[in-house]
Amino acid sequence: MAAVRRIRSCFPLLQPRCHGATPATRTPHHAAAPGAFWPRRASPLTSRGLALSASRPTATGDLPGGHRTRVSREDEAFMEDSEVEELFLQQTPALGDGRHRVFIVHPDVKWGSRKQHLTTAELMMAEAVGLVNTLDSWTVVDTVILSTKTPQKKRIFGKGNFQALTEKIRQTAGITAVFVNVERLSPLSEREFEEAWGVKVFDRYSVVLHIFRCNARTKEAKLQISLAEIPLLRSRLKNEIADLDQQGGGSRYIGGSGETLFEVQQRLLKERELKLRAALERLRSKRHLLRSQRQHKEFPVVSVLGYTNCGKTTLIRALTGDAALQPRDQLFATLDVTVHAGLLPGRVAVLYVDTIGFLSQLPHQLIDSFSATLEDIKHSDLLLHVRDVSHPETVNQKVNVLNVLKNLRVPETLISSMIEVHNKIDLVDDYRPAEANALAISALEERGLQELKAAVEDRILNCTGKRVVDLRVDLSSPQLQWLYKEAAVQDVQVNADEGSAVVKVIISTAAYGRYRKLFSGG
Ligand SMILES: Nc1nc2c(ncn2[C@@H]2O[C@H](COP(=O)(O)OP(=O)(O)OP(=O)(O)O)[C@@H](O)[C@H]2O)c(=O)[nH]1
Ligand SMILES: [Mg+2]
Repeated sequence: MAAVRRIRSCFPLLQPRCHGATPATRTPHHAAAPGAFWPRRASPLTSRGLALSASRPTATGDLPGGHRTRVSREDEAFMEDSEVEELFLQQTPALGDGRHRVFIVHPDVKWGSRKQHLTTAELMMAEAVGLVNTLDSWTVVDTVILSTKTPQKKRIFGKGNFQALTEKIRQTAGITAVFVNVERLSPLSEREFEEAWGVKVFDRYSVVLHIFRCNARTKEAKLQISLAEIPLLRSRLKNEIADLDQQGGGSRYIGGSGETLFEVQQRLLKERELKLRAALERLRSKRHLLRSQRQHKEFPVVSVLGYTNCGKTTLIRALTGDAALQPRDQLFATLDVTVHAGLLPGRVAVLYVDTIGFLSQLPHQLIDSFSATLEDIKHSDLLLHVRDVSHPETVNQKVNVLNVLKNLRVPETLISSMIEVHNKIDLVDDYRPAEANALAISALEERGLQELKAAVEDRILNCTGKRVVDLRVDLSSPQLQWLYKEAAVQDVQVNADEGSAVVKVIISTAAYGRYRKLFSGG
């Protein structure tokens, strides 16, 4: 019984309920962590970085003709909202009561496949600090970079290093957690470290998941996070059972079920995982929003993507004037894919899709839990790749984003027509893009936006098969009215004497065909 009580206290599956992290207000991380992000190696696991998105798209915005789009949130219950909410709260991984004073250790791999080639240990540490500072109830107490020459072996640190590190951690007053800046710790290492250091131990996976957890708002985000937490729960289960085994309890059969406690918990986890996957699948099968919007209304879709905190949301707000968008100086502020309507100079209406930011070096389970929602990117007409050019790791961030897109198998035509947008130029003196085709802007100060809109329009016309034509219309016929309805009228030159006008329009090939059939007998 003691054994069962103990596992209940640590492991949530059999618990009736415990409280999850409450959404936090965050402090700016960028100032605290200059040079936050780093480049990644190109292994399939990490080079994908993170491109996560977490909810069904919703669309708001004003469109020509006074239409205001708002995509209905139709019933998506497979798991009831309340059930998802309860599971989300109940499943909170053991990150403590939400407050942490963190000691960060960065293992600096000197050689082997895990060596980081495009960055420095200091920048990688800066990103780790940035991640912790994103959580407003977490503070960094101290940091240490330790060289390690044994990356392939089970142990992350050599014996001497580990002893010195353990001494330092134990001597540092008031810490409640150690963040080992690796993608994922094995259950064994986690257990060994926690025993040696006497505090909670986190890896990148658990820290990033915690950030997501704090930012999750929608049902889909919560389901995806709950799914991504399953591997963490599995690791913890292994450690709990190892503890119990030491006391002679974990492998005993319980009740008359013929299952050990470990097996029961494993089964419950598997069942939960399947249920979460099924619920997510159901949500996703209903997610045809972008596609149907585009197909039915012919609004071109422009997906705005880039590394986390580069200014995607700020840019879309500036382009559309949608005040509902809330840019924030924090990592993963946007966890929900949203769609916002905007007008281009030629009065072409487009839908801008705000996406979750990318981050590299995250374990594949985390990416897999979320990446299906990025499928929408592939169905865009145009991609805008926003870069924070004031960031010291901007080049590596670009490499990372391109790797993500490659791994997502985004069509080559979309990649080649992608516009690279160099943002935050207000923070760089006399900024000039090194890339010939890049556009320099400041989303915050609304600089360079007209050029950007013109470039977007240009590409959209190209890729959607629209054309700009001058048409002579008879003002006594419904031609002009028809054009206003079916095309984007840019200019009208009236010839009152002749009762006609020359109208400049942007028109799709299909609409042009209909026009000719209706009015030119063609
Ligand atoms: N100085 C400056 N700051 C900017 C600019 N654009 C965005 N920011 C700031 O950068 C921070 C992040 O902006 P967001 O628009 O939330 O960035 P994001 O890419 O949507 O971030 P995530 O959703 O977290 O991936 C905010 O504090 C913005 O005010 C810019 O042009 N200049
Ligand atoms: Mg955002």
